[in-house]
Formats: sequence, C-alpha cells, structure tokens
Amino acid sequence: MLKTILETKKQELESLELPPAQQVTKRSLYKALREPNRQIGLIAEVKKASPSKGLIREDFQPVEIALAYEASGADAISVLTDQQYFQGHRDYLTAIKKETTIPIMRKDFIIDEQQVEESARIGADAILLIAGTVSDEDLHQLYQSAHNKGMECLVEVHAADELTNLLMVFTPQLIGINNRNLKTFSTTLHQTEEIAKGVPAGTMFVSESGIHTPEDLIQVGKAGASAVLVGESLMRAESPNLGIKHLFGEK
Ligand SMILES: O=C(O)c1ccccc1NCC(=O)[C@H](O)[C@H](O)COP(=O)(O)O
Repeated sequence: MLKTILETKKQELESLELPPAQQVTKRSLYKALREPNRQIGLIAEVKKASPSKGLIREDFQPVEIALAYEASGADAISVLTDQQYFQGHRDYLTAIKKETTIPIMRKDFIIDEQQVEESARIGADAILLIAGTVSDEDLHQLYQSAHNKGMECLVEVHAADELTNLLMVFTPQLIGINNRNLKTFSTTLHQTEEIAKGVPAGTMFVSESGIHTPEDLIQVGKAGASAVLVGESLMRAESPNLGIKHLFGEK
C-alpha cells in the first residue's frame, strides 16, 4: 500500500500548485509534548477515512473536531491532508490552524522539498516524515528544510532496522513508532515495545496507531512513549470529547 501511495504522490507532485503563504505564528510540537496536559501526551488526529478502514466518520467537520480535541486537552492535532486515500485536504489544516492555539501537524506522505514548502505555506507547525519513503539522507534533507522554514518534524519508523539505519544518518528530536503494518494494516502495540529499545536515551518518541483504551496507554507508556497519536478510536466516538475521556479512562 505504501508503494501505491508514494506512486500517487509522485504523480500529484507533477501538478502541485503552491498556495500563497499564510502569515501565521509557529507553535512548538516538541515543547507541547515535553509538557503534556496529561501524564502521556496526545496528538489527536483529524481523519475522515483511511485505506485500512475506509470511511471512518461520515459527519466530518474538521474544524469542529479540532476545536473539540483542543477543548478536551489534546496537546497537538494531526491533520490528514491526503485526498485520495484519506479524504483529507490541505485546506482543512489551514482552517484548523486559524481557529486553534495548539500545534498542528501535517499528516501526509512528504517526499519532496515542494511539499515541505507547501506545508509551511498552509500553516503547518510540524510535518510527518516517514522512514522508508525516501533514502535516509534525503529524509534528513527534508528534516533540515522543515526546520529552516520554522517547522518541526515527527520522524516515523515501522521497524527496528529502519530506526537503526536512520540513526546512522541523523537523530530526530521526535521519533514516531507506527504500530501499523503498512502491508497487512494489522496493528500491534508490541511494535512500540520492540522498536522503543532502539530509541536513544533522552529522545522523545510517540506511539502511533491502534491505540483505543486506557490499557493501551499504560502499555506504550511503560515502553517509554512520551505521547500517543490517535485517530480512528477518537473519530469513531460519539464525540471527540467523549473519545478522549474514554481513552484516558476519565468520567
Ligand atoms: O490508517 C491507515 O489505514 C493507513 C494506511 C496506510 C498508511 C498509513 C495509514 N495510517 C496513517 C497513520 O499512521 C494513522 O492515521 C495514525 O497513526 C492514527 O492511527 P489510528 O489511531 O489507528 O487511526
């Protein structure tokens, strides 16, 4: 699936039109996750659909969802901007940025410098970079470019060897461990437990995907996760607020 998505991204790049730059202040994702509202930080994801689950939330009002996430104590928001596979849009991120006060991360498949510039122009405070989508050297270039434009990065890995190879090139300030197998779409939190062993001491990491319950939070927290990135379980909840309360075991 990842290969298919990347082929689509390359085609989209051929006709990418950069938007005018938004005059916005940058908010620090790193700072927000160093000082989370709860014992473990939450990046709440605005996610209408996905390749693994199809349509997740029919009543999809991205700004209202983001505002409810913020009001419920999320430390940051992840916004899917891929249209073809997730029914996202870059305009959702711009609109959410204007109405919120917490860091907004662009969740897309960023493989080219033009997409980094586009991310800055639409108002992203941070971008997701995914190991294995480009060479680790090119990933480092994109990482440095994002920082030069005032943005931060969540650098995501899906396997222990991916992390080992990445760390031979650079050490990201924030690492994401994705529990989802992008070939089978299955998720297991054992991914976090295993890959976390290779995260350098002092480097924050986020456990992503397949997180639904307070027990899941405890499990990845014990593995050392500073934060979690959660989409589906919050988007399927009756309301984002109730979804977050359920996730943290709050009344
Ligand atoms: O979610 C998918 O089906 C998917 C398929 C292929 C590549 C990426 C995919 N998801 C992106 C993500 O990493 C998740 O949206 C994010 O970690 C939240 O996961 P979840 O809480 O399980 O919705």
